[in-house]
Amino acid sequence: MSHEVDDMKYGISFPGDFNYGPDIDGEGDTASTLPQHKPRILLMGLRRSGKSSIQKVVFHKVSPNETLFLESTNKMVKEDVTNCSFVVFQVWDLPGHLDYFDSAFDSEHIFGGCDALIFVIDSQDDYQDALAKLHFTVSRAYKINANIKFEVFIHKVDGLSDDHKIDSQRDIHQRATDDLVDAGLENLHLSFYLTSIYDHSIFEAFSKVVQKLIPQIPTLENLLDIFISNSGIEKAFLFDVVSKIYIATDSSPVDMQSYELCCDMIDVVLDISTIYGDDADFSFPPERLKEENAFNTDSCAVIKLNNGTVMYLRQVTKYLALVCILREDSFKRQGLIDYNFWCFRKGIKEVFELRKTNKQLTNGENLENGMGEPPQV
Ligand SMILES: Nc1nc2c(ncn2[C@@H]2O[C@H](COP(=O)(O)OP(=O)(O)OP(=O)(O)O)[C@@H](O)[C@H]2O)c(=O)[nH]1
Repeated sequence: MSHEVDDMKYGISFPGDFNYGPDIDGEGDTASTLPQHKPRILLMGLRRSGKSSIQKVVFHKVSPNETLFLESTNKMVKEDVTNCSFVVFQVWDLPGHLDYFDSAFDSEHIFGGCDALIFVIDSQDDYQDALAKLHFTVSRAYKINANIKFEVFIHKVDGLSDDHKIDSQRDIHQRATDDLVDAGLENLHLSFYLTSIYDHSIFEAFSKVVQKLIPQIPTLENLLDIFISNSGIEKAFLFDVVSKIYIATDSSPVDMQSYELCCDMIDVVLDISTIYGDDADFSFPPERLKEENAFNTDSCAVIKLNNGTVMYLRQVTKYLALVCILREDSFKRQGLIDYNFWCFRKGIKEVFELRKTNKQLTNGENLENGMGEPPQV
C-alpha cells in the first residue's frame, strides 16, 4: 500500500481557484493567503419549493421541522459556506418570484460567475409552472455561461410513494429534456436528484453537486480505491465533518443505507467527543469544532454492528473524516488498516499541499510534507 501511494503521480491540474477551508491541518487561515474566488452555487426555483430549508438543514444544522414556518425570502441571500468547513464555496438563495434576466439585475454577474445552478422543484405540487421556469432559467443562464453545472432537485419526495417518486422523476426528466431539445439546446445537460430534508437524500445530492466542483476528485477516488482494496474495506467515505457532505468515496456504487450509517456515526462521535473530549463544550456543532480538542486529528472510533460489520472512523484533518465499512474478519488486521490509513492520509495531505506549492513544483523543487514517521505496525 505504502508503495502504491508513494509512487502515485498526481497527474491532474490544480487550478488555484477552488479554495478549501482553513489549512488541511486545521491550522491557520488560508482564506487570507489564497485567491478569493469561491465557487458559487445558485439555489433557484419557484416560491415555497424549499430552497431556504435546504440551505438551513444542510449548512446550519436546523432540524427539518423547524423549517415549517420559515418566512418567504424576499431578496437574494448570499452566504459563504466557510465556517469550520473544509469545503469553501458560496450559496446564493434566489427568491422564486423575481426574474433575474430582467434589466434590473446584472444577470452577467449572477450567472457569469456561477459554477453550479440547483433548480428546486416541489414534487408535491403541480410542477407544470416549475418546468416552464426551469426551462426559462437554464436556457438563459446557459447562453450567459455554458460551463454552469445544471442540477435539478425533485424535492419534498418524502410525501410520495416509491412508485410515485420514480414516475415523477421520469416525467420531469422527459419533459425537461424534450423542452431543451425543442429549443435546440441538446448540449445542455441536466442532472436529476430525488431529495427531501427529512432524510439523508438532501445531503447526498448536495455532496454530488459539490464533488463536481472539486478538481481533485479523480485523485481522491483513486487514493480511496487503493486504500480499501489493500485493507479489506468494503466502502469508504471522506466526509466534511460539519456539513456531512462527502467530498469523495471509492468507485464502488453508493447505497443510501451505508451513507446514512456513516452520517449517524459522525454524529455519535461528535457528541461523545464533545462530552468526554479534553475540552468539553456543549455549544452547537459548528462551534464545538472550533474547540481544539473536541474533534481533532487523533479522533478515532470503532462501532461493531450486530450483523458482523464494523464501522471505523479516523480523522484525516480537523475538518475531514474517513468513515469505512468492513467485515469483522477484515478488522482483525487493524494494524495493517492503521498503517494503510497513515499512508492514505499522507497522500491526501500531499494532494492538497500541491495547491500551495504549485509554484515550487513547476520550478522542480521537492515537496516537504513534514509528516514524520509512519506508526510502527
Ligand atoms: N415535506 C417537505 N416539506 C419541505 C421540504 N423542504 C422544505 N419543505 C417545506 O416547504 C416550505 C417552504 O420552504 P422554504 O424553504 O421557505 O421555500 P423557499 O423555496 O425558500 O421559498 P421562498 O423563500 O418563498 O422562495 C416550508 O414549510 C418547509 O418546511 C421537504 O423536503 N419535504
